[in-house]
Amino acid sequence: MFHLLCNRVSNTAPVRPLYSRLNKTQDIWRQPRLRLYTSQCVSAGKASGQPSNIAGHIWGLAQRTVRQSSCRKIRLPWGGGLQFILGPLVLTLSARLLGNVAYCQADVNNNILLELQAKETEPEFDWNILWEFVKPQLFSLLGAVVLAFGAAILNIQIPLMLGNLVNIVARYMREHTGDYMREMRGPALKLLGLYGLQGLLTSGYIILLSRVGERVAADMRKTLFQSLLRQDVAFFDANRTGMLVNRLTGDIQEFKSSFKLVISQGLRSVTQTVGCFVSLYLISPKLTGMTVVILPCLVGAGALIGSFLRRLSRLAQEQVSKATGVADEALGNVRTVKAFAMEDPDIDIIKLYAWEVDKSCEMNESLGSGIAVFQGMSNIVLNCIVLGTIFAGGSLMAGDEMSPGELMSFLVASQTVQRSLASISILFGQMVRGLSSGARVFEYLSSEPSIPLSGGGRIPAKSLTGRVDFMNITFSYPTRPGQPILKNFNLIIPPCKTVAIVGESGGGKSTVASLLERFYDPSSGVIMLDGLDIRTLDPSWLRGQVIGFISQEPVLFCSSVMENIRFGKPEATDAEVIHAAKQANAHRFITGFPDGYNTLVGERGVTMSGGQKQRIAIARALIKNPSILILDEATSALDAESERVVQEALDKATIGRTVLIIAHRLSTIQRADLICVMSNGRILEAGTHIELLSKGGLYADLIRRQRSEGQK
Ligand SMILES: Nc1ncnc2c1ncn2[C@@H]1O[C@H](COP(=O)(O)OP(=O)(O)OP(=O)(O)O)[C@@H](O)[C@H]1O
Repeated sequence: MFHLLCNRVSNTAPVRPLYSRLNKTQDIWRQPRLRLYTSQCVSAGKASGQPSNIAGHIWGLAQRTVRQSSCRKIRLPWGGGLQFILGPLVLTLSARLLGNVAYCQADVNNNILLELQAKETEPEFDWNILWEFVKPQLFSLLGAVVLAFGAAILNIQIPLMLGNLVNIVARYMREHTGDYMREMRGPALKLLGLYGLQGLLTSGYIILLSRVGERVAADMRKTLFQSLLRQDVAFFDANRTGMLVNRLTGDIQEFKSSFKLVISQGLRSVTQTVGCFVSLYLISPKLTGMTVVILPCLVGAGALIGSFLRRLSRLAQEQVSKATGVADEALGNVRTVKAFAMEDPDIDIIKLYAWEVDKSCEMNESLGSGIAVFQGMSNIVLNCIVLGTIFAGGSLMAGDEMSPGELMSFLVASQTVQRSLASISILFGQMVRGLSSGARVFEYLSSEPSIPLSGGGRIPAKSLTGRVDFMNITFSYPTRPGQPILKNFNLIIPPCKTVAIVGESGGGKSTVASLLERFYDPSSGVIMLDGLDIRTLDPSWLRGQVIGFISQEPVLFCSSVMENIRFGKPEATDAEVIHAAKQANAHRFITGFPDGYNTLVGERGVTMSGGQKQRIAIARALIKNPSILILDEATSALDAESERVVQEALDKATIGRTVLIIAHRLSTIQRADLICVMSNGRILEAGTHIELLSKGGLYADLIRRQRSEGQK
């Protein structure tokens, strides 16, 4: 959704960057939300010599809009001055011409809000995938369907049997002959039996269906989780974690509820509607004729209001999720919140949360009022129908065309039809929502990573020496295809040698490491490992056994120290874990904890110091005895003492391995066999520390700068 807020207030502060953003069409469409002040455009237009009329700017934007988005709804503007309406009108018309949507609205201050809504391409629901999940539960599902069908058939019998009882009572009251109790006992017991059987069938199908629903949902969750973890890194660059987690939770929950409801209620409602209509017709074709005209109109009106209320309810739910999102972000990053003293009620995040909560409260209040009015009206209408049926049925009874029992049966059956039709209309909406939730879940089940985890790639028979060749690599991140990060990058790392990459921030150093780990594939060029193109090797084997990676901020999982180290080699014995911890200088501090290796590290390792976390991460990398070790700024987040202990561990760890070090602090890489200075995706200088210093180039300059910063 994109917002353009055209404001009369002249505010020229961030004019230039805004105008250039406006001109970068590509960027605009990647913005999740864009607010643009017309006055700023105009001033910016003047400042940069561009045409300065508002409509001209909006027209230009409109043209780009309609080319690049597809929209669904159009609402014409209201309020606002003519000149401000002109722009939205142009936009709206052009959007209409090209089948796009623009939403324009002016507020009391004459701000005009243009909302361009890009059509989200909804994934298609794949019935084959559903079938795969349902297949193992087929017997339970068929059982549930049969029981639900049986319960519905019995439900059709009930009005007829009730009518029969009423007829007995009416006859007895009229004639006062025969044994009332004896006459009533048989049909009453039959009805009781029917109620009992119907209750049993209902419990049976609900038990079976909830079992099917829960098992299908659990299988879906497990498969989706596996499938998400299988995706490549580029997938996670493009998709927000919160949204993915929502597919695992909210979407599967919604699908499960719809699945259960549509099968149980849907089957029951359709059977009951058809069956009861037949009963109604058999009881009184005349009264049925009247019902056939009135009922669908009422149900149609009810469905319309119902769909409006459901829309309100969806919007209110979305609003609650927005508020939850704000809270989630703040609570998830509580340390940053505390560090910036953001607990103050006047701070933006608290105000934002309060604003979102107030908005959701308002929406829920409107929804509550809507539901209350709807239910009140429904009660009146339904009671009027009963009254009308008694009125019309009474006149038929007076003409001896209907017995009191038949009227009773008719009333009960017509109420059943009303309830069933109403539930079908609700179920239809539920089914649509369930299908779209299911489609969102299935979308990722069937999406294949462009770099598969394993399979296809080979695992060399002989052990590797660890020689790495980057040959003429050009690379752009998939989320920014137009921005090459590495350009004809060449680097040879001989076996068991240490190569360090240094240089300006954003120069592409970590990108080199990501390519070696095969998190991404280069756009062109080849990375060779012992003379083999890494694209031909099994990626899981490459990451799991060949390359060890230690980053600046190691992530530990919320389990014991032992399990965290074993994460590097799941089949490792306790002795191997302890050996790796000793190599990483971690054994002493781990055994110092009261619970030793069973100490829990807390969420993301919060109960460990930076240096301790780093040494556990080193042990985790060493336990798999990798031929290649990548150290991405491994000591830069540590204080001097921790750095000394960790560096000692690293010095031991690097012996006999090929090592790629990415470093900011040049003091840590002076003993490297080769130091490469990188800038803007290219290596500009390479040599040993001594060679580069004597050359007096970029490296010498960096060293000089770091020394003078250190002295300050
Ligand atoms: N996942 C990503 N998607 C898109 N662009 C990215 C991604 N990761 C990094 N970049 C961009 O690639 C460029 C190089 O980033 P990289 O992390 O390789 O630099 P670096 O030299 O390691 O920087 P630093 O020293 O600050 O860590 C930067 O412009 C960065 O914005």
